[in-house]
Amino acid sequence: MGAYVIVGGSKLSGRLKVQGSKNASLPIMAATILNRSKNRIRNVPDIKDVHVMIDILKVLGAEVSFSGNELAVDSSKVSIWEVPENLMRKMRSSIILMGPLLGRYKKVKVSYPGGCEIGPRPIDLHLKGFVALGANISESHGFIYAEADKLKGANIHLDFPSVGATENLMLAAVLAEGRTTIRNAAKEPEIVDLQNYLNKMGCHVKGAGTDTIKIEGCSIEDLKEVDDYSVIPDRIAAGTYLAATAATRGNIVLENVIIEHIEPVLAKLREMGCDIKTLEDKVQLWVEKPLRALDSLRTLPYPGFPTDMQAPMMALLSTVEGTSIITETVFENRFKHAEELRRMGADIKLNGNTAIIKGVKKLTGAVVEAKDLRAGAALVIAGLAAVGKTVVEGTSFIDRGYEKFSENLRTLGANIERLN
Ligand SMILES: CC(=O)N[C@H]1[C@@H](OP(=O)(O)OP(=O)(O)OC[C@H]2O[C@@H](n3ccc(=O)[nH]c3=O)[C@H](O)[C@@H]2O)O[C@H](CO)[C@@H](O)[C@@H]1O
Ligand SMILES: C=C(OP(=O)(O)O)C(=O)O
Repeated sequence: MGAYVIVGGSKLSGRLKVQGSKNASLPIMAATILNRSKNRIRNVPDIKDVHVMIDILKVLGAEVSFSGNELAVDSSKVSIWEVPENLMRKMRSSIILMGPLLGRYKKVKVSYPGGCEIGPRPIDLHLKGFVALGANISESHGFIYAEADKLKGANIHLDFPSVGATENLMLAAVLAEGRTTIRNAAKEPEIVDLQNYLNKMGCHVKGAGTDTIKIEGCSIEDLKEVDDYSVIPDRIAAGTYLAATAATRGNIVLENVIIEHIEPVLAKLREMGCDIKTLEDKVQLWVEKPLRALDSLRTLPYPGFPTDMQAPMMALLSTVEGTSIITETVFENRFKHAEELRRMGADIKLNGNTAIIKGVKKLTGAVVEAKDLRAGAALVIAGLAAVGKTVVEGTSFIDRGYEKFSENLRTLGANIERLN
């Protein structure tokens, strides 16, 4: 198992170009199955989940090449509608292949997806939506089989604005007969990016970014090659570097950000007393005055505060004098980092979905274990701010979502090495 070894105490400072978005790239990669043609996508992050998705696309029959953040997928020879169990289990996002495979083949077989353990993460909303589109679904021995003579547009009301369910249903409905309306849809920027990609290949999707998405189904023959598309910047990676800079009381300029997408995070950092300047696609954060605790940080679907930034913020708040309160409303079990942060001297009490954090003067280095992707990032942030040496085990989780994490932090002045 790999580990990051960090000697804390250096203030992060400098400029960094933010990677492309993991959560936008993965559904867009799944969408390439639909057009039976070539797709060229830029700004794709070189991270583990993208490589897993490439492996899956290849098994399905696609020709794929990936270099310098540019991905080329030719889906003309895709002929398989079953995703192997070992690949399904490698990440949560593998479930997003159900929609396009069902759309293209009217049948699909998958197993339950794997991924980080941050709660039960059911897929009932995805499956109910497929049933509404006319699919029959059977489950046995951990496998899910869906088939339909044809998919028919439907009115779907999601019980919760699930990101994955919204994307999966968009990906199936674009090849259904007639109009589909998804209400209480997720509004995350990654959904808008998927809509833009689908429309670029000839689909008819509108409304993404609002809670009602309308899709006019079309035939696969109408879909065409996508010769150039650039994925949006990763708002969670951007937020992570901002939180790391605040935790070390440093000064950073991030390039390649969409300010609107990171506003929910910037608002909380401003409330804490961070100095923030934005200009076009750049944001600068620096810390001049002592930071303040947050009396309420509540994770919510977009445009609320993102759950994926909850762990990095907990690490930061552990270094800020006063009492902060975090409420996690999106996932049921996303506080595993709290126990590890406590090993570093953090004062955190958990009560159901609430964490009460009393800032300490200094965190101290320790051997800790990342148990999921953002928990890993949080522990690295804590290590950067701590006195002494921290070893963060479980780099494979961090590799899922952060491109060149330790290299980037070193460029910003951090003392961090990776041991494999
Ligand atoms: C690859 C990707 O984009 N991942 C993101 C996506 O995950 P993901 O798409 O899995 O997250 P969802 O929005 O679906 O999940 C949110 C909540 O809804 C529940 N739920 C979801 C589906 C379902 O059928 N039934 C159900 O009950 C989940 O258990 C969870 O409690 O959105 C999350 C919430 O912003 C982010 O943390 C993840 O980084
Ligand atoms: C939870 C996350 O991702 P996934 O849905 O891919 O597990 C995340 O990016 O923090």
